[in-house]
Amino acid sequence: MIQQIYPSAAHPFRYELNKDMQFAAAHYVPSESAGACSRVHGHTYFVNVTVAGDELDESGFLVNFSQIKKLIHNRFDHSLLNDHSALFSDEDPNRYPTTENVARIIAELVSDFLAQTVNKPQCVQIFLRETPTSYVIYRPYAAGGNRHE
Ligand SMILES: Nc1nc2c(c(=O)[nH]1)N=C([C@H](O)[C@H](O)COP(=O)(O)OP(=O)(O)OP(=O)(O)O)CN2
Ligand SMILES: [Zn+2]
Repeated sequence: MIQQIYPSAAHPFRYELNKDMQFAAAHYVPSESAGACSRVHGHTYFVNVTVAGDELDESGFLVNFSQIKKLIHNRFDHSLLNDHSALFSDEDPNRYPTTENVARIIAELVSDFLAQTVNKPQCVQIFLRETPTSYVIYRPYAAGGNRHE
């Protein structure tokens, strides 16, 4: 489906898994300075989720690829991102559905899911492409290992 080499995330783990997926969604950026983006419009978002860890689960997986897809694709596909009121808000620029914020929120959703697994791998990078010419990379951990939340 998607065949692209992504910038790599630095991490100390033995295993690294990458899951590509896409979802179709509409959004608007509720800011006058966003120009045309303040009007409702749609994208086919391309996502690459990077998960890393040292331990595998009872299936020999870091995490099941399909679980990662279900978590993100099933939630956002064919939706208006702004309608996800638990995640996005018109009142807070850090909760507008910009590429930056969507990438961070995907990282948070994946991290929350992984924290509940037995082997507890970590989400180390989200690559989110909004248009053929625009993408954002979000890395939950700084180079020194500090997580930004
Ligand atoms: N830093 C950000 N800038 C912009 C965002 C964003 O999320 N973060 N979003 C938009 C718009 O939503 C738009 O969908 C994407 O903008 P843009 O890349 O300009 O889209 P084009 O397809 O028109 O790009 P061209 O390369 O000019 O064809 C805007 N900015
Ligand atoms: Zn847009």
